[in-house]
Amino acid sequence: MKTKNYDITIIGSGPGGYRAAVLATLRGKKTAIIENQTWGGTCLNRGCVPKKDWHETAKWIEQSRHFEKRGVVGMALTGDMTQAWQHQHKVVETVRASYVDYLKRLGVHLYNGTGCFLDPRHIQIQSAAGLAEIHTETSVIATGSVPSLPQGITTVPGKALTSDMLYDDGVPSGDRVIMVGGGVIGTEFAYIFTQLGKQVEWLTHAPPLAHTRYSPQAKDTLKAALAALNIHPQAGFRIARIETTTAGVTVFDDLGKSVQGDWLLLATGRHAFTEGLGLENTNVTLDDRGFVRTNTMLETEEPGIYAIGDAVGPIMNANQALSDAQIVIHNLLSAEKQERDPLWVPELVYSAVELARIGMDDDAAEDLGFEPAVGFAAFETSPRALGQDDSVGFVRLLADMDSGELLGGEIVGRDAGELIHLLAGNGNRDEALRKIVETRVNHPSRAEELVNAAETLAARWGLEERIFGATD
Ligand SMILES: Cc1cc2nc3c(=O)[nH]c(=O)nc-3n(C[C@H](O)[C@H](O)[C@H](O)COP(=O)(O)OP(=O)(O)OC[C@H]3O[C@@H](n4cnc5c(N)ncnc54)[C@H](O)[C@@H]3O)c2cc1C
Ligand SMILES: NC(=O)c1ccc[n+]([C@@H]2O[C@H](COP(=O)([O-])OP(=O)(O)OC[C@H]3O[C@@H](n4cnc5c(N)ncnc54)[C@H](O)[C@@H]3O)[C@@H](O)[C@H]2O)c1
Repeated sequence: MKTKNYDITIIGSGPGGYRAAVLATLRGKKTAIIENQTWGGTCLNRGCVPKKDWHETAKWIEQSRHFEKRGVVGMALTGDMTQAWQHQHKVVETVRASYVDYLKRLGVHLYNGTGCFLDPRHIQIQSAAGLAEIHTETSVIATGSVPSLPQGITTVPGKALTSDMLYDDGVPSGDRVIMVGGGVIGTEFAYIFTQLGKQVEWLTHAPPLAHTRYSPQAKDTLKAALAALNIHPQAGFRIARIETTTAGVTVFDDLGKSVQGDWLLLATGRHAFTEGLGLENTNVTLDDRGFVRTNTMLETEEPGIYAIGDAVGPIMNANQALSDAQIVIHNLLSAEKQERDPLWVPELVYSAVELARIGMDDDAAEDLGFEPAVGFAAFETSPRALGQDDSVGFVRLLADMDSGELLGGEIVGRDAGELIHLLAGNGNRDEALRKIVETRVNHPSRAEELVNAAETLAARWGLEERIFGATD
């Protein structure tokens, strides 16, 4: 068997692996990427991309309730989840084909198969075609994550599924869906499924998003938006056991309560996936939660092997995986090293309202000795939001009371996922609020509320000079 040589080999083609492969090749490195499922990883095939496709459809259905008063008459829109599945599937296939095409055009060597370290510089690739072996100077572990199930619970195709199974296998028959989990997936899917025509029994242990850094005001806004659509989480339910029959599924908690439905979606977390990677043939180690142990520059304990994205955790989103890929490729090619700073990577939730946040929350700012000044602007009087019949939400900025440095920000409402980029620039955060108030805006737009929030903050907390500049 002839061994091929690479400068950089990436295992896993999710957003982390794909981005690392693109950046390494654009910067002149001979690069290989290995994938044992569908190209594009969780995010493209079973996560962000199909989920956002569905979220868009859900929003249309929700907004169609305003159509008549807007002068759009003669339509009664309802959701069809099976057709919605077909739609996301086409989008995903199109994106996947373009990803693979781009990688090939760049000259990345693509391997379909499972990568396994034989030693720190040799990787075996096992595929239907047989075994191959490559030599590589450096490698990036980008193997992502898989769903976690509570103890004693197993999946049953068509009856008790994870989000991976839902996107891989299609929508089971039956409209009565039980959803377990009050994390990000539960919070997003409870909304999406309901708009797509399902009757959802949403069982959560803690209140939705309890373990996230969104402000109480953001969580309250979300709760009210969900309640307005008659979506109510049933908190205090810890799933202990399930029974499935051809007719459906019954879910039991540890106090003996039971709920029946046609099928069940288990959204009870995810964990890093490193099985079969041959880490025992390297010095790479895992922490006690199963994440690959790295330093802040994403170097593992084995020189020359890096790890990124969900495999490193603990924050598991595509934005973090993309940011990690940039850091690793930069550090591989530059003497000046960059460090991971998860705080300044945007986090999003796409539910009955969009929630976006970046930077510190109030508690973290105070713990670090800052005195947070808050700037607030609501969308309820935004001409753009009112014209869209979608004026729920706000912009909330946090700055240091002495210096005016931007400490963090939160945007709740339509397009929050786009607007958050105005706070995510890598520039000097001392100057961030001044840059916002100096931005030449499009009117009417939602972005204007960021300017309003920054101006409010300046005026309320005596930071006019820092934020508007000195007056003569
Ligand atoms: C339902 C859902 C919705 C989501 N929505 C969002 C969202 O809106 N925004 C957001 O930012 N994040 C979202 N996420 C999270 C996001 O999908 C993940 O954080 C992201 O995909 C992680 O990227 P990654 O590159 O680390 O790994 P992954 O995308 O998980 O990719 C890892 C790849 O490695 C492959 N692999 C594993 N082991 C091997 C091996 N030994 N050899 C070869 N290949 C291997 C796997 O098959 C997989 O394709 C969502 C997740 C889910 C489940
Ligand atoms: N927009 C995004 O960025 C996005 C979207 C979806 C998923 N993701 C990521 O994917 C990962 C998986 O999402 P998730 O929502 O499954 O995980 P999560 O960790 O956000 O939430 C898991 C939920 O399951 C609950 N749970 C666990 N065991 C339970 C039990 N026995 N009974 C009842 N409830 C139980 C927990 O209380 C928690 O609410 C997360 O890291 C998430 O951040 C990100």
